[in-house]
Amino acid sequence: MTERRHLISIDDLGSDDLRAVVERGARFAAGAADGERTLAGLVVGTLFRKTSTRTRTAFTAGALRLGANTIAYGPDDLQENTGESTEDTAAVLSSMLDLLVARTAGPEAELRAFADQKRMAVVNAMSAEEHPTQALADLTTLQRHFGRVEGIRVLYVGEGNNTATALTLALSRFAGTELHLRTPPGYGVGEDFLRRAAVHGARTGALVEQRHDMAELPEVDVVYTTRWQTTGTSKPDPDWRSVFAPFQVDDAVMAACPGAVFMHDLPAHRGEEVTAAVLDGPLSIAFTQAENKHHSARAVLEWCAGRLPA
Ligand SMILES: NC(=O)NCCC[C@H](N)C(=O)O
Repeated sequence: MTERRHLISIDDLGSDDLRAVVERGARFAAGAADGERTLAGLVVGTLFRKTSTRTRTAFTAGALRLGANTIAYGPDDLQENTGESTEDTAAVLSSMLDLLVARTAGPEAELRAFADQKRMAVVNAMSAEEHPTQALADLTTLQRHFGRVEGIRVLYVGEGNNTATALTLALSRFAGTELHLRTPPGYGVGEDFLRRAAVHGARTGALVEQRHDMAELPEVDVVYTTRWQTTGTSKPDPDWRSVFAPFQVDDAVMAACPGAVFMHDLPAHRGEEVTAAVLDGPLSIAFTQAENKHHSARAVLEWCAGRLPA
């Protein structure tokens, strides 16, 4: 039996695997692997407890295009809702499915419980801690746009959410990259992720730094932002909007970063984290980035299934 591989965190990918998944995603994007049915005969379950447009569609369409069949579970479908344990659910699903793509948007521990077996691969389609498949699509976007990931400099503006943590772990694995996090005070990327990125950076020469203001913006290739309301979270501070307001990406931020393109994990809220002029303007590659989720998802599914072509 083929051993399946789980993708719960970017750190689950070895360096060669990470590079291979990014390059395969870029090949799909270029149309160079169209028609390949590498997942023929497999069944992929998708469990989305929270809303999803891009990730759900990318993985479902990706699985179908590669020849797999899919089963979709919504937030109310599994007997976990009536009290069945995650362990029992995992034991049953893993005896029938080859892969499970799951957006719990809750603590990663639940995904790890699903992944406590080797028959069914588990893909983290966004947990509270990390959004690894977003970061892989982002790396594929950099690879497509710049022809490389190495040496790319990113200014990330906004909440240090699951998208930011995954990007932090992912970029720091590539030589000479820079990630400048500008997060509102109280909403930063946690120390644990910064420490893990620093360990990668000591080996790759990547730089990750975080500040909580918008002064002295660095020279970068990409300005990246994310929505202000992270899935499944609420902000206890009633005045949080005034804390976030200085972190809006507008024409002035883009002008302070000459030559940079604009990226966004979407969904976007024009007038909050980004102005319409930037999101819909000539420097934005946000919708190509969204399309890349489909290309990258196919590479992720292949890697998890042990079917990524050599
Ligand atoms: N690209 C996406 O997966 N977008 C949906 C989630 C965005 C954001 N990281 C969130 O947690 O709400």
